[in-house]
Amino acid sequence: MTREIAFTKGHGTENDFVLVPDLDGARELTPETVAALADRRVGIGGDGVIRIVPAASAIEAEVRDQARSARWFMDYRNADGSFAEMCGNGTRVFAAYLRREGLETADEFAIATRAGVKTVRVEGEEFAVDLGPWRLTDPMAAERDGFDALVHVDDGDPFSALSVDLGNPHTVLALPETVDLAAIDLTRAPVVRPTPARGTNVELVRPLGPDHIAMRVHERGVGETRSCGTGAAAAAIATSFWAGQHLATPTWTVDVPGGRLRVRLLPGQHVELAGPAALVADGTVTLP
Ligand SMILES: N[C@@H](CCC[C@H](N)C(=O)O)C(=O)O
Repeated sequence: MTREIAFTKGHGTENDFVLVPDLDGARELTPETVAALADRRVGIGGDGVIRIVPAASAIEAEVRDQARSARWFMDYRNADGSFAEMCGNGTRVFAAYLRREGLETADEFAIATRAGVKTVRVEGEEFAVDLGPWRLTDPMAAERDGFDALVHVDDGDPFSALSVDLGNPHTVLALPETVDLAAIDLTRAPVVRPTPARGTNVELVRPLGPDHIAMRVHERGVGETRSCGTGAAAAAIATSFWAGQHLATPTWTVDVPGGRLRVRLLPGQHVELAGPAALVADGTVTLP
């Protein structure tokens, strides 16, 4: 049996997604279907798959509760078929789709995610998203040592790292100046100790100047990607924490292999992510 699935392909700073509109909330997306859609050889190809579904039709009760403030739920899956709580770049691409299709017409609107309601603002050609509250995963260790984890990358000595929760888990490490960010081998997943219960996304950061960092990322459920929005926010939070500025509200520029993102640390421990979103193709795919 074959199945036809209508899709739109989009990306945010080259973090790419297969969008699957499910406007009456009737489609089941199994992990196998997600992995086939995301496969770059037999499917459309993407770092993730995003089902666009009315919040009121979500299976998860906590998402249905968000239907009071958000019409649409971003049902985000990683390329390997696993669920993720949040995707920062995905929220902008999701917003671009809702606007293009006339499903949202205001310049500011809310979207439902597994990590709660997020507010999106149109900023000219780009989108800014309040990713909501963040927290240090182990604040006591962070305050005491500045770090709470060790990360082995590329068979080398371990680096100290800081875990940041943005609804989804992140582990951020700052590379010493002697290590070339571009030369690190991220074809294998970095090994994080202690092992995070839910797995983690790992961000490698190189400071470039005041409020300016470069980042590479190995994403949970995907592998190395060319950008990660929640990862950029975690990287800015960790870097400002190490610089002792986490109570200030600076704007950070985060350069990723796929482009440039802006991160604003907001009062109340909120963080905003801004950047581009592109919809590049529409079609129908037939999957076995
Ligand atoms: N690329 C995303 C994050 C996607 C989810 C991540 N792989 C996870 O499992 O948490 C972003 O832009 O934030």
